[in-house]
Amino acid sequence: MTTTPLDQGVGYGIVLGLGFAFALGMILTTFILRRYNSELVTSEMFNTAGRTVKSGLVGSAVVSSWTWAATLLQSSGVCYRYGVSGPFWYASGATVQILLFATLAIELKRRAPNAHTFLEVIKARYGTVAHIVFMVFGLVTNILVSLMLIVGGSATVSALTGMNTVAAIYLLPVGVVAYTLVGGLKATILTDWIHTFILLIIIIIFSLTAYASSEILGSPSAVYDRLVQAALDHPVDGNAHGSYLTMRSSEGAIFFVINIVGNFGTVFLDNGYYNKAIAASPVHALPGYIIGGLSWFAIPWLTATTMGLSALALENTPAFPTYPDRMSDADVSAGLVLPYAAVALLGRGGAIATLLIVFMAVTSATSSELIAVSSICTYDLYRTYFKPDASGKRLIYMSHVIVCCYAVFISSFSVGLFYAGISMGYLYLMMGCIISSAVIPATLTLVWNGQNKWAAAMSPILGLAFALIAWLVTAKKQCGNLGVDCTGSNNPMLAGNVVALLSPLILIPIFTLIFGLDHYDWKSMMAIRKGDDHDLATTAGMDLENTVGGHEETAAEFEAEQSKLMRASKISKWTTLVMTISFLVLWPFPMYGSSYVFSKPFFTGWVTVGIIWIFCSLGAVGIFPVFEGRQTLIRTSKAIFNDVTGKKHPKMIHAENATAMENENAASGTDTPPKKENTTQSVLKE
Ligand SMILES: NC(N)=O
Repeated sequence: MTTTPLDQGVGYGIVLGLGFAFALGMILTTFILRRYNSELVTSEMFNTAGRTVKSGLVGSAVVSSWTWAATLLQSSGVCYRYGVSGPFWYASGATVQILLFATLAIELKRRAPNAHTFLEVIKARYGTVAHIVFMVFGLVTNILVSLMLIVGGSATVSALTGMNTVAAIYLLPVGVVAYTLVGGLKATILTDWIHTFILLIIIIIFSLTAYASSEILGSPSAVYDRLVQAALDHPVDGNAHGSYLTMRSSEGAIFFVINIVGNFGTVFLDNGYYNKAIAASPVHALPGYIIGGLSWFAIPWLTATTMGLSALALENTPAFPTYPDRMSDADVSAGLVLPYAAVALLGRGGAIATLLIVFMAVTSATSSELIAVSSICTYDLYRTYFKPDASGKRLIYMSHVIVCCYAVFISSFSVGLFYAGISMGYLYLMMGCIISSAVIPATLTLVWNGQNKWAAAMSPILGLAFALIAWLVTAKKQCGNLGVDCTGSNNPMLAGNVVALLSPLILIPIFTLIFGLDHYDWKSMMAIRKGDDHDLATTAGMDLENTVGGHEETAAEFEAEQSKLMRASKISKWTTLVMTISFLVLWPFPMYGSSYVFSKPFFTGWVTVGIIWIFCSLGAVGIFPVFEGRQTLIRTSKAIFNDVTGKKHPKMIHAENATAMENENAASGTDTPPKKENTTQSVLKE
């Protein structure tokens, strides 16, 4: 793009202006939550949101932290390369991990109810060596995801506004650091909701423009005709009849496998997802993750089916930024398909909308990564190895320092990658090679008492070594060199990813044969303790028992919680397995095997399902959280009114809150799903 559709000023305005607007909004929200809702930002609150978040907000938090720059940009890129199959491979190959993680989330809450991070659980079970190994894999996961966010986001901002890429790299995290520092995990969960809402609205605008109102496109039929022409002009190698309108795509299928492997790593090893499971109240973790996973599916699927196909349909029109050429491979890999399609579809408005969604995706996911890294470094590194008796105040201070240092580190690393020519697309394909050897050992830690500490600690390291060998040897054999183009191509990435994920299936039995079966009794995980926040509560003049998340659980409450989680555990295994098989096998493979090329009515139906699905997502993670939190919203609004008009002092409000929150917790259901009698009770209470 020689001239950019927007001025640099718009770029700075969105990156800095919106960042600070969110930061100010968060300062206000934190003030309101503390003054009217008894929510003090203690160390427990900063890192676990008080373990009281309900399913709608858990769902929107999952959607927003799982919606990366790549979710929008890379998915549109694979659509541009492979046609309609690309968005499906991207979406299904990254949805199932969230669904399956619901099962792991329940196991974590059941077996280690007071944990702050997954790594604490590893330490409690296996000791120091495995703890350090998983800490490194966890941090590398956070680093890879953060790099992808900043590298992909800055490329888009720069392509659309002409803003200097290095400036974009350093400025994108500024606002998010500010609001994360102010509010911790609760802040990120609340802003996640706002981000998700705006993002879904913009995706709906894009899809309705392309398939209903655009003058050049404007209907599935017009898009279909142009895709048929595109396949005649430049047929896709490895697709049935060279068509863009088929699920039979051999390169697409390779991407599918790489995508599945990498995303297992970035969910199962990203402490951010365990954070959200920990933040959820016991009854809300399973529905939260299922709502989140199912809602998220539509985001890459419909975004890419709209923008990737629009790019293919519009690239031979003068409105397309690269006209009369097709996009270069480097631009596709940098994530520029969506921005260019948006400019061709909607002009300046499309460019602004793209900046907004990319900004939303980058900041909300970055915020989740910041909290994840801060909780690992605070609890797993600092409190475990340097200051076991650290007070709540000290832990908060450390969390803040880490958030700032990590942001500077990621920005500087991203600048290095930018100059080395490593794009978001390259990182996306590579992530599984680097991290996924730890997925199976991590999962078995929570679901199998037989895995010994050597199997847990050594299989990720050896698996990583084997994956790197497989990746680089395949690249060398394929191209004779180890340049970025070759190592970033599908076959070497496929070899590295598959070896990384599956090698523990051989390594763990070998370590079990050598060192014997473990007979773990699950007790040390249960013994993990909460942080001591009495000093913070005393300083704030509040009773810790009366703050959200500060309540000390009684034995009876603990027993009740365990029985709910046991029930959720049984339900989650079957539900998530059936959904996974549906997304990975039942839906795509009959279409792949039959080499079906979409007819026009079928394509129209395909797009229509996508649009209906995104509206359901808007209902589930955009509107449902407001409905679910209506009592808190009403209570808080009344409290603000009473305070502002001088009718009631916040001290009186705090006392009333304690009773109101007890009632709300009881009414929000006590089982997953609520048992019949409890449902009746909650209805009676309401
Ligand atoms: N979160 C992903 N894989 O888009």
